[in-house]
Parts: sequence; C-alpha cells; structure tokens
Amino acid sequence: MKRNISPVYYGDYLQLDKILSAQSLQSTRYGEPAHDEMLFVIVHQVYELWFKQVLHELNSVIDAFAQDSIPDQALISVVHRLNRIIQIQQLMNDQISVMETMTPQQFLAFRDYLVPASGFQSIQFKRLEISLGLKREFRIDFDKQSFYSRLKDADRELLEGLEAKPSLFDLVDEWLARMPLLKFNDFDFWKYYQQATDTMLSDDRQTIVTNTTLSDTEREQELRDWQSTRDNFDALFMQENYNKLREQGKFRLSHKAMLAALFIKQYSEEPIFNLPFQVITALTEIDEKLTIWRYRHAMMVQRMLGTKIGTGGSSGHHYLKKTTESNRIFLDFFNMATFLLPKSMLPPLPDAISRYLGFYLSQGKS
Ligand code: HEM
Ligand SMILES: N[C@@H](CC(=O)c1ccccc1NC=O)C(=O)O
Repeated sequence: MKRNISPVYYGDYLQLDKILSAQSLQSTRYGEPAHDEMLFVIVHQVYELWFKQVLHELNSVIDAFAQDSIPDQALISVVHRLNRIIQIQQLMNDQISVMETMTPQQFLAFRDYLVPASGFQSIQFKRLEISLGLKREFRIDFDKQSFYSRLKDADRELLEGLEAKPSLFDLVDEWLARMPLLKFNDFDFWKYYQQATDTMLSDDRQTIVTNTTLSDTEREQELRDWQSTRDNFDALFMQENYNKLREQGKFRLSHKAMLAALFIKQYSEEPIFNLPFQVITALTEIDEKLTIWRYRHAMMVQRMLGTKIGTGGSSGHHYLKKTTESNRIFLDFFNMATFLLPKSMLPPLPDAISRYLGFYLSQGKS
C-alpha cells in the first residue's frame, strides 16, 4: 500500500463541516426552537448513515450472487458481510430507545411543522426493502400507492428501476435451485425422507387424538392444523401441489430451492453444507431483525401518537403493525422448521455420498 503524501486532518477527512452544519430545525422557522427536535433530526440522520452502510454491504452480496458461479471464497465474504449487516441492525433496533427518551408532548411541540414528510419518503429504507426482495404486490394497499404519489419523480424512477432488477431473494432462490446435491445415482433421498416424516406426523396425530385435556372444539382445531401441516408435507414431495400452494402465497421459494435449503439445514454439519447453512442462517437473522425493527418502530409510534393518523397520511400505528407480518422476505426459512427431522430420524447417507460430502484431508492418527 502506498503512503499518503499530504497530511490528513481529522475534520477534513470526515467532512465534519458538512455533517455538523446539516441540522436545521423546522421549529426555528416558526418560533422558538423546540429543544427535542435536535434529537429527532440527529437520530434520523444516524439511521440514514447506517442505511447507507447496510446498502453498501448488501449490494456487494447481491453482486456476488449475480455471478454465474459462486466459489466458496466468495461465500465466506458473503457470510462475513451479512453478519456485519446483522450487527448494524442490532444497533438500529437498540437506537429506538434513544428516540423514546422524547415524550409525546415534546414531540407535539414540533410535529405539525413536519407535514407531509414521513419515513415513507426514506428512499434508502425502500431501497433496502426492495433489494432484499419485497415485491410491490406484497405491500399493503396504502403502501402500494405511496410509491406513486408521495415521492419526487427522480426518487420514484430510481425505486422502479430497482424493482425491475433481481433482488437478493431472487438470486438466493436461483443459487439454491442450482445446487447439484439432490441427485445421487440410485439413492432416493426424498423417498426415505417421506417415510420418516410420515412416522413423525402419525405420532403427532396420535398425540392429538389421545390428549384427554383437549375439549372437542380444541381437538377439532388441532386436527385441522395437523391436516394443513400434512398438506404442506405432501406438497414438499409433489411439485404440482407445491406450486399450487405457492400461488396461494403459502410458499415463496421455488420448489427446487426449498428442497435444497431443507437438505442444507438437515445436514448443516457436513463440511460442504456448512457455508450455505451460514448464508441461510444469516438471511433468517436479517429478516428477524428487520421485523423486530418494524415492530419496535410501530410500538414507538403508538406511544407517541396513540391512534392519530401519520403525517404521511397512513393510519399510523395500525398500518405499521400490519407491515411487520406482511413485509416478511425470508419467511420460508422460518417455516421450514416444520419439515425438519431430528438427527436420529434422518436417512443415513450411503457411504459413497458421505465420503463425497466429507473433507478427507484429515487422515486421523495411525
Ligand atoms: C417520534 C418518532 C417517530 C414517529 C412518531 C414516527 C411515525 C411514523 C409513522 C406514523 C409512519 C407511517 C407513515 C405516516 O403515515 O406518517 C412512519 C413510517 C416510517 N418511519 Fe417513522 N416515526 C418515528 C421515527 C422514525 C425513525 C427514527 C425512523 C428511522 C429512519 C423512522 C423511519 C420510518 C420509515 C422507514 C417509515 C416507513 C415504513 C414503511 O413504509 O413500512 N421513523 N413513521
Ligand atoms: N410520521 C410521523 C412524523 C415522523 O416521524 C417523521 C417526519 C418527518 C421525517 C421523518 C419522520 N420519521 C419517521 O416517520 C408522524 O406522523 O408524526
């Protein structure tokens, strides 16, 4: 690495003149400055800086998955960057409590000056959602319209351009579906898996039927839930059924990707599956942390505004709470746990396959 020729000065390097003179308060334009508006502005600016860093990491991960093939070295750096995103998300979730040191009344001192701005117009947040894989058709109605009506033309065009590109979800789906692990000459893994899961489900049904503490209505409900789990299992082994449920929105991953992810989760301790397993785990964590952020933000809004409508025109708390469930992206990675078997019930892999999966570099002591 080359050494710098001219000396660097801390404040110049970080362009603090720009950052530290960028807190102009709306309240000063209309009267006495509201003391707490400074906190409100700075907290938002800090969020936007972290969004920038998260997008920087996320875009490099998207680039890696967009390549024709992804070598293990690239996956190592993908996992590293995804884990960095997770740590930043933790910070962003914790930061809600700093905002919550402002009381509702302190907020009301300057809230009216903010209309009609709101977090809806955070382009970086929307970029984050879209790049991860939130499709417009999944958004709730109010939010679908906000795309058209509440943004400046240039911002709207930028987001629409991004919606037309493959998201991280799309690329991960393709990557999983391409995995060559599912065909092993004469060993039909899924047939064995189906038998094992049949046993597990029959045991579950028996438990419901013989549970004397359940009322008739409770038992009927549990049996209905059991049947729905049974249907999901059947779909797993029959592509046509799977695709039907997928059209109804029960699954989002493609059938092939779902099977690959399940295989990876079941055999996560096999060395060649471990990195893909870490990718799946990190994406699950990112979805969970984003959902927690949405929930904490919605709670903060309830605390600040009760049931008042938002400055952006939504119903406020009610709208935000709904998005915590409807805007999930990697939900399949959570629900997949339904299909997991305990290690003791797993089909033993034939010798040739385990040898293929293992790293036979270590020879053991002789
Ligand atoms: C006093 C604190 C806050 C209140 C009362 C509040 C309130 C709201 C409300 C009511 C909405 C719905 C849009 C509307 O109709 O106005 C909203 C959306 C949003 N807010 Fe906040 N907010 C607060 C702080 C923050 C902070 C610190 C951030 C961090 C960047 C943020 C980011 C967002 C984002 C990204 C949305 C859009 C969410 C979506 O469309 O799913 N908000 N906020
Ligand atoms: N939507 C909020 C106002 C608000 O929080 C806000 C306003 C301008 C810029 C960012 C905001 N933060 C998040 O929505 C409200 O209805 O009070």
